[in-house]
Amino acid sequence: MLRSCAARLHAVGALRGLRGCARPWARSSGPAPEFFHEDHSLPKPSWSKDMRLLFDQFMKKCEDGSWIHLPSYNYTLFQRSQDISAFIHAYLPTASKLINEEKLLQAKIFTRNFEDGLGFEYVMFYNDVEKRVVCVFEGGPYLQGMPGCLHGGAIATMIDATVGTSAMIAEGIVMTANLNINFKRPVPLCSVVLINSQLDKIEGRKLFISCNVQSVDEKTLYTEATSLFIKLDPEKQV
Ligand SMILES: CCCCCCCCCCCCCC(=O)SCCNC(=O)CCNC(=O)[C@H](O)C(C)(C)COP(=O)(O)OP(=O)(O)OC[C@H]1O[C@@H](n2cnc3c(N)ncnc32)[C@H](O)[C@@H]1OP(=O)(O)O
Repeated sequence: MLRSCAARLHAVGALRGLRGCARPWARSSGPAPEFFHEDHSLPKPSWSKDMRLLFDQFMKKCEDGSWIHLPSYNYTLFQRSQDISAFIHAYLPTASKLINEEKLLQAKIFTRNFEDGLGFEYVMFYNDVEKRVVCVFEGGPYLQGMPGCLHGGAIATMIDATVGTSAMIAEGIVMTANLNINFKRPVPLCSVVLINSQLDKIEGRKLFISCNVQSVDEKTLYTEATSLFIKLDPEKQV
């Protein structure tokens, strides 16, 4: 029980960017802003039967604490300009010179801004013992590439989001340095797939995470990927 609570806090803390760093950006005082609103990883009427079925199966696995359902919001980490500004100055000082801070207040997570059922529908689960994140993903009709198929960029995006979540849970503030993808079979548009990621090793600031995309019956391997994430070092001028 203790382990499952610790793992939950660990996972949610990492997703909020609060773990594994000294939070040098959090200089402002006053009450914490309400930046987490609707959890988009909960069932919606637009979800397909397959998506709902897999959600229920994973929620069942969460009952003994071995898996954790990861909430997901459409906002960026901060909704207060001085917090965003302090974060960027601490971690991305070079980029900060080119960023329009006013526009940043409108920033939203790329994968969470289509109308329900048209774009990225997904939910992620985390297993702390196995260091795995599984994403149940259904790419809607607005993500078409070749006729009837999911766009490769949409697949890459969801792979990045899944391995990125795994990296954030492990080490906090990270960025993708390398993402290598082999597209082996086309993913049918509007089908549900499983994105399985595995944290393979951590070497200093480097996290190596592999990933595959499979059909729900696990008979078709659509995609394989390897990735490298780097934990950001506020002492370095990136
Ligand atoms: C609730 C809200 C939460 C929402 C969250 C939802 C989660 C969604 C998650 C979404 C996720 C989306 C995520 C996104 O979209 S991240 C966006 C895409 N990524 C970027 O823009 C990153 C751009 N690159 C950089 O900024 C820098 O290069 C970084 C920061 C990555 C490293 O620069 P830094 O100056 O810090 O490091 P270093 O140069 O000292 O290198 C350190 C070590 O690493 C090795 N190395 C470096 N690069 C590579 C490479 N390409 N291949 C192989 N190795 C490489 C290097 O040799 C060295 O090794 P060693 O000599 O020590 O052995």
